[in-house]
Amino acid sequence: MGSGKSTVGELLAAQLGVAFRDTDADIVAAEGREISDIFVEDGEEHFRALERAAVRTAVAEHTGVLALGGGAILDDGTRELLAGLPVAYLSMDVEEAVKRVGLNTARPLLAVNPRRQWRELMDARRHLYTEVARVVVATDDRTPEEVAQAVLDALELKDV
Ligand SMILES: Nc1ncnc2c1ncn2[C@@H]1O[C@H](COP(=O)(O)OP(=O)(O)OP(=O)(O)O)[C@@H](O)[C@H]1O
Ligand SMILES: O=C(O)C1=C[C@@H](O)[C@@H](O)[C@H](O)C1
Ligand SMILES: [Mg+2]
Repeated sequence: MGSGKSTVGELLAAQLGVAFRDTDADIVAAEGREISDIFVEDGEEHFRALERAAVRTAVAEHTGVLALGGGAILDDGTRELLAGLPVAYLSMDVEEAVKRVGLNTARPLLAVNPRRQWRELMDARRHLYTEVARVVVATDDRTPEEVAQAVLDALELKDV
């Protein structure tokens, strides 16, 4: 969460000359409200159902770079859908996470005690990220441009 999927995904798409799409943005557009409002008003389970559907639609329709929400991989069907696709997992350590998103209340799962919440989320998720990823790219101490280049290199796509 906050590792740079949206930021780096957009750069990658521009560098590759393909379209960029982000399932969080798709959900916000379709619902006409922010993700934090969906969590507060309807709960996480409802958000996950919207997310599952948004990922399915995007994977079926979209041919460029796709950024997923940080928790999308919690769904078994989504992980199956991603199997065989060139998925990059953008990793970072906890201090970097707190620097980037710790004080940002737009991420409802980190709203209270972000350092502990982030550690707990990652303990539950890390194995799922590595299971679906073709490459793991560390983002600590790298600019978004450097991360985008590292993803291109790791996936053996064309140079920037
Ligand atoms: N390599 C980087 N170095 C420093 N800051 C970064 C880097 N990548 C992204 N950021 C910043 O960190 C924040 C989170 O980035 P971004 O929204 O792209 O993450 P995300 O992985 O899409 O998050 P989410 O899981 O919530 O969708 C933004 O403020 C962004 O500008
Ligand atoms: O990691 C998560 O569970 C989330 C990450 C964001 O991308 C959003 O999808 C939402 O805030 C939940
Ligand atoms: Mg994002």
